[in-house]
Amino acid sequence: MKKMIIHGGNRLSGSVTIGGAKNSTVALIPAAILADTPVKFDMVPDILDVHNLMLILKSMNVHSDFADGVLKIDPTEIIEAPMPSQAIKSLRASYYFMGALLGRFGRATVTFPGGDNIGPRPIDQHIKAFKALGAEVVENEGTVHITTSGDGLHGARIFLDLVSVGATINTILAAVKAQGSTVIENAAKEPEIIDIATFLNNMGAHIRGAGTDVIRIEGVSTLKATNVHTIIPDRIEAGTFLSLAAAMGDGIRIKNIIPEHLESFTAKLVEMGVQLQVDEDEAYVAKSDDLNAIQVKTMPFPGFATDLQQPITPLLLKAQGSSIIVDTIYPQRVKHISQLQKMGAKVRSENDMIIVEHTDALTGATVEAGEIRAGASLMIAALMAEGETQILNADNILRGYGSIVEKLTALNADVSIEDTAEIAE
Ligand SMILES: CC(=O)N[C@H]1[C@@H](OP(=O)(O)OP(=O)(O)OC[C@H]2O[C@@H](n3ccc(=O)[nH]c3=O)[C@H](O)[C@@H]2O)O[C@H](CO)[C@@H](O)[C@@H]1O
Ligand SMILES: C=C(OP(=O)(O)O)C(=O)O
Repeated sequence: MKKMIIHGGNRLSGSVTIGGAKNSTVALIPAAILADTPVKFDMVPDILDVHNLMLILKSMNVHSDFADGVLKIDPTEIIEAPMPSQAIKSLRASYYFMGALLGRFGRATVTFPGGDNIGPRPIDQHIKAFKALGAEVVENEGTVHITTSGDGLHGARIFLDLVSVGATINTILAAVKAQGSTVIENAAKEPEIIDIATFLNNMGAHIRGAGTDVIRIEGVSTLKATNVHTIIPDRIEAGTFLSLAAAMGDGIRIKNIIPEHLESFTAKLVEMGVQLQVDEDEAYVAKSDDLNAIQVKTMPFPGFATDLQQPITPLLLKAQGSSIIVDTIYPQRVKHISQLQKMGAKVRSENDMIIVEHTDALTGATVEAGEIRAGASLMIAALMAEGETQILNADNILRGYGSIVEKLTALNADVSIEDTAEIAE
């Protein structure tokens, strides 16, 4: 276990370069096992989720090698084998091995995934899609067994009951090598879905409509990588740094962004009065004062991302008046509230609403990162606070923020990470 130690109050300036998107990467790695050749990804973030996925690959005799942002995966000698349950439980995206193994072998046995504890996270829509494609699915003591008989998977028309990133990607992974045509209706439209479809299409898949709510897939028999796939920039990491820059920056440039992926977020910053200039692939945030309170409602893409409601909360403390956040995706995603209160933040959760009042000053405290974006929220608050903050369970931050100490230090923050293994035991 790790803890992050921050001495807050430093004004920050300089530039930061955003890494590849966590939520693309964690789907691309399982997707790689569908290939009949080695594959190579570029702009891979150095985050814990990647290392845990590499452990899972190893258990299947899939060799992977990660250095300088390049991840090579060789699935050509893959075998069916039990997967390490600790690694599976350490992240959400291990559920993508259900779709990927099903696509590769016509069967899969995968323990229920872990990931952030942000309220109920059922996978009924994933299972509904696998069944529609002809699979039989049995859940037994936390493990999902998926099998096919006869000719294996066949194309189907699937209407997802709700918009789900995971169910959309898992259906694509299972359907890409199935016989015939699959249509996914009410599909999620997140940019990461387009990234996965691009990777698969470049290997010979026929996926059309990714990024819209109807995705059409014609099954193919083989997938072969011929080029390096460069992962899109992480819009959630970018939003986290935008929020930090608006709260504590004296001029911060955020490089390697796709502005169109951040529009719902930057629109809110502008509404607050943040001094923001957005260019082709970077944004500049000047020192921002006199901020207005706003209302935020999280929605599937292109709406305001649930993963950014916690990172924007410390910035809202600086606004005059009361801001309100309603998280329609995860109403129980409030792990940061009690911890921010320990630092003196006037924030509370009431009737599925988060109410953020203007707070003159925050003070350092010992707090706990209950999940990744709660951790990001506490990290920003700690950089705003006077004195020392210790963020326990910082592993949750490292799940999704690559080279975070280096990136913050380069902006003049006083931050370090320490091992707390002995204390935890
Ligand atoms: C690895 C990854 O990409 N994680 C992201 C993904 O998670 P994840 O893919 O798990 O989230 P979903 O888009 O599936 O969830 C959206 C909503 O649908 C519900 N639901 C989902 C599936 C299902 O079978 N049944 C069901 O009821 C969920 O409880 C949630 O309320 O999208 C979330 C919503 O943008 C983000 O917060 C996560 O960062
Ligand atoms: C909820 C998140 O991640 P995961 O789905 O991987 O738990 C997140 O990235 O904010």
